[in-house]
Order: sequence, then C-alpha cells, then structure tokens
Amino acid sequence: MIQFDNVTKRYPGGIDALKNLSFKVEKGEMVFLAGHSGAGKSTLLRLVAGIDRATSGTVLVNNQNLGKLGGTQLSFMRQHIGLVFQDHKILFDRSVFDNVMLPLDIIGFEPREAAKRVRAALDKVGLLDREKSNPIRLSGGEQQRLCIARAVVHRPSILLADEPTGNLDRDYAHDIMELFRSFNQVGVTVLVSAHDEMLMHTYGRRIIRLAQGHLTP
Ligand SMILES: Nc1ncnc2c1ncn2[C@@H]1O[C@H](COP(=O)(O)OP(=O)(O)OP(=O)(O)O)[C@@H](O)[C@H]1O
Repeated sequence: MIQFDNVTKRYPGGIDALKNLSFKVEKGEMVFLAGHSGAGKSTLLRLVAGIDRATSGTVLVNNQNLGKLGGTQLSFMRQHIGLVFQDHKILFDRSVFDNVMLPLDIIGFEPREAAKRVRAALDKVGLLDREKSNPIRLSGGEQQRLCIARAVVHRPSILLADEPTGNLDRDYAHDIMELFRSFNQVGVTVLVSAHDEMLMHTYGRRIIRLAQGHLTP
C-alpha cells in the first residue's frame, strides 16, 4: 500500500531530510511515525501525499510509483488520501459545514449526497451541532476535529496525519487517536506522526522511528 525503497529527499541547500529510507506499510495497517523535531516525519508524509517528490529512490502508493506520475495522475491519486497536516488551512470566512464540504466541491460531488457525507463526517468527529458555527469559535481540539472531518469526508483509503495531537492535552490527544483508530477499524490505512511515545504505546501498533532521516530501532 505504501512502500519506500532507498528514498532520499534533499532540500535545496543540501539538507538530506531522508536518507536511503526503506519501509512498507500494509493495506489496512495503522502505524505511528516517531522522531524528534527535524527527524524527517513531515517530509516522509509529504512524499506519501505526493506534495513533494523524492530526490532518489522509489515511493509506491497504492501500487503506483509516484515519481512516474504526471500532474493529473497525481491529483487523481490524492483523491484516495486524507491529510491532517500542521498548517490547518481552515477557512475562517466560512462555516464549519462549508469547510468540510470543500474537498467534495473540488471533486464536483452531487450537492445532496455531498451534504449527507459532510454531516456524517461531522457526526463522526462530534461536531454535528456546530455545523453552522464559524471555526474561529471552536477550541483548538475542535478545530483539529474539523480538520479530521475534512480529511475523511471523501472516504480516503489512506489517512495521513502530521502530529495531530501536538498542541492538545493528554486526554484530548487520546480522543483524537481513538478517532484515527476508528477509521482504521473500518479498513483505512492510517499513518500518524507524533512526539509522545507514551501515547503511541497505548495503542500497541507498529512504530516507525526516524532520527536524522534514518530508521532507528
Ligand atoms: N522546505 C524545506 N527546505 C529546506 N529544508 C527543509 C524544508 N523542510 C524541512 N527541511 C529540513 O529537513 C529536515 C526534516 O524536517 P521535517 O519537517 O521533515 O522534520 P519533522 O520530523 O517533521 O520535524 P517537526 O517534528 O519539527 O515537524 C529538517 O532539518 C528541516 O530543517
């Protein structure tokens, strides 16, 4: 489902954020990505999402070699991926409902079916009663839930989350992880990065550890 073979990512300026990295995440797995700040977690997730390209090596997602895909094929591939990234990009001039509707608008979804899906996603994350609110009125944790609803509304087969619990207290972080677990339980492949190893251990899932762009035990 996700496979890296000898992947290196070099940023302009000569920093190798990932160095000859190889690993595999099976379809339907939930895996954590751990490592200190600067270890390469965000870079890895950006490569899986097709936002950046590897400098060398092969990135396979859903059996497709991302290095060989053109722009249109890459956009199509992205429709199977849900992203919860650090730079929220919530639109504060639109309601909670409209924010979650956005990905379906872009795909050109039939409006009535789209509205049903938006409400189902909001219900799942516990924000259905806030659909008309402006996101500015949501707490940090609620905004994170909004981002998760927006990431899953198009029912992706892969869900990528970059430190979704970073600014949340332990209890709230658990609630968010439980949400990811519930998506995984219905078959979604989930890759989540986090700093807090104690939190990750609670879930008994595989942990991929990165240090300076390498895998570490
Ligand atoms: N756009 C960029 N241009 C140049 N260097 C970058 C860029 N993005 C990241 N880097 C560098 O690549 C390395 C890995 O960064 P990355 O953001 O992937 O780490 P991270 O593990 O996600 O860190 P954090 O937990 O702080 O988000 C760091 O040394 C970082 O400074």
